[in-house]
Order: sequence, then C-alpha cells, then structure tokens
Amino acid sequence: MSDTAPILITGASQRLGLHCVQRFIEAGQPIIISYRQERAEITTLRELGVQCIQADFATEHGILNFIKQLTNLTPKLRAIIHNASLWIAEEGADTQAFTQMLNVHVLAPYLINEHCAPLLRQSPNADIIHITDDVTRKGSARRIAYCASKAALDNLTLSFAASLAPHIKVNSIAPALIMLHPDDDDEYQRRATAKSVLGTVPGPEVIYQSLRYLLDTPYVTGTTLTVNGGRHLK
Ligand SMILES: NC(=O)C1=CN([C@@H]2O[C@H](COP(=O)(O)OP(=O)(O)OC[C@H]3O[C@@H](n4cnc5c(N)ncnc54)[C@H](OP(=O)(O)O)[C@@H]3O)[C@@H](O)[C@H]2O)C=CC1
Ligand SMILES: Nc1nc2c(c(=O)[nH]1)N=C([C@H](O)[C@@H](O)CO)CN2
Repeated sequence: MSDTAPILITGASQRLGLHCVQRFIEAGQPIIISYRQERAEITTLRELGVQCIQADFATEHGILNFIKQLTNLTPKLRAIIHNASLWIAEEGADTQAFTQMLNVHVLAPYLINEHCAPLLRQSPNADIIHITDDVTRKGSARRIAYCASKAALDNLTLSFAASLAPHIKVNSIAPALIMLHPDDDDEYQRRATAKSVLGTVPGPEVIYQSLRYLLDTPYVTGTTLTVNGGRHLK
C-alpha cells in the first residue's frame, strides 16, 4: 500500500474528471473520488484501486455525509480537486436550479475545504484546486445561475489561499470548451470553436496538464489558470 497521501477528485466518474483519474493512476498516485450516479466506470475504477464515495452535493446534508465518509476513509490528503459540477441552463427564475448549483459549486467546496484542511496538513505538499469556468469573465445570458456560482467558487480561491497559506496552496483552473457532448451537432461545434483564437476542442488532457503544473510548482497560490484557447482575445 502506497504511503503517498491520496488525491480527492470530486465528480470524477466521467469526462474530464475520469480522464484525470486515469492519468493519476498511470502515475501511481492514490485516488479517492466522489460520484453521484452509479456507472460501469465506478466498478472499473474500484478494480484499479480507486476509493469511490457516492455523494450528492445538492444539499448540505449530502455534503456533510460525504465529509464524514471521507474523514473515516483517510487520515491525510495530498490534494483536493473540486471538479463536480451541475451545468443547468435555467428557463427564467429557477430557485431550485440556483440553489443546487450554489451547493455543488460553492457550499461543497467551502465545507470540504474547511473540514478537510487538517487532512491536507498531514501531507508535506498540499493543494486545493477549484475547477471554475472561463465564462465567469463575462457572464452568461443562458446560464445566469451556473455562471454566478462558478464566479463565487473562483472567489473562494482568493480567500482560502490567504487563509490556508503557507502550508496549503489554493488555485483555480478556468476552462472553456474542453470536451463536447455526444449530442452537440456540427453547427454547435463550429460556433463554439470559433469563439477562441486557437479554434480547437482540446480534450481533457489539457486539464490534467494544468493540474500537474499547479500540483508541482511550489510558488503559485491564489491564482486562476485560464485554459480557454484565447477566447478572451476575440
Ligand atoms: N467540459 C467542458 O468543456 C468544460 C468543463 N468545465 C468544468 O470542468 C469540470 C469538469 O467538466 P465535465 O467533466 O464536463 O463535467 P460533468 O458535467 O461531467 O460533471 C462532472 C460530474 O459532476 C457530478 N455532479 C453533478 N451534480 C452533482 C451533485 N449534485 N453532487 C455531486 N456530484 C455531482 C456528475 O456526477 P454524475 O454524472 O454521477 O451525476 C458528473 O459526473 C466541471 O466543473 C465543469 O464545470 C468548465 C468549462 C468547460
Ligand atoms: N458541469 C459542466 N460544466 C460545463 C460543461 C459540462 O459539460 N459540464 N461544459 C461546458 C461547455 O464546454 C462550454 O464551456 C461551451 O459549450 C461549460 N461547463
């Protein structure tokens, strides 16, 4: 059994999170994940030695229940990567959608960081990484609540970086259009890729590369690493 402290990645049973888990496993890094819905990938990850905790962060009870399971599972953590996310385009005023995304994107990282900082302090190097969204730069007419909650998550980075220094570094990664969805048609892909000067859909490896950079560099905290193909230049 490795004596390396595990990395926690939330919401890592598919897409970007799952790719990063697979790359960390290749590197011999112990991993704990949270997942919401049962999937075949969970069985595969468990067979690979990943510790998987079922959790729904839409409520405070669900978040605190996850924290209880996590702190019973491990006495230390190398890093916490807040990747779990709910991407809702609400139709008009939608308090339920707003509250759920605020809980997933803000309350869960806030409570997990506060309760689990002592586990990070057991590791010689310790990081918290919030996965936000480049869209917070200018807002989103179609996803007002999603964007506001991601902006709040980005702000947590500044506060926790100041609060947890010098032992724990805290940073954000702000992606834009990393992976498409199976139901995204050619016209959507054309319009979406045209929004950046690099004009590509890079795939999840760029997020793993960004995580590696923030984990490996000793002198970066309280910052946001933008991974957006140069969208801000258009
Ligand atoms: N994909 C992209 O191009 C971009 C992604 N991002 C951000 O990067 C991160 C990863 O993106 P992506 O992989 O596409 O994300 P997903 O949409 O695949 O969401 C990641 C996971 O979050 C989990 N999740 C959703 N709601 C809850 C909840 N209530 N409680 C606990 N977990 C929940 C889901 O679990 P389950 O499937 O089990 O329900 C899902 O597997 C996200 O934070 C996203 O906002 C930002 C910009 C671009
Ligand atoms: N939780 C999620 N957040 C986001 C997703 C996603 O699939 N799940 N996708 C995006 C898009 O890539 C957007 O950036 C461009 O269409 C943003 N956030």
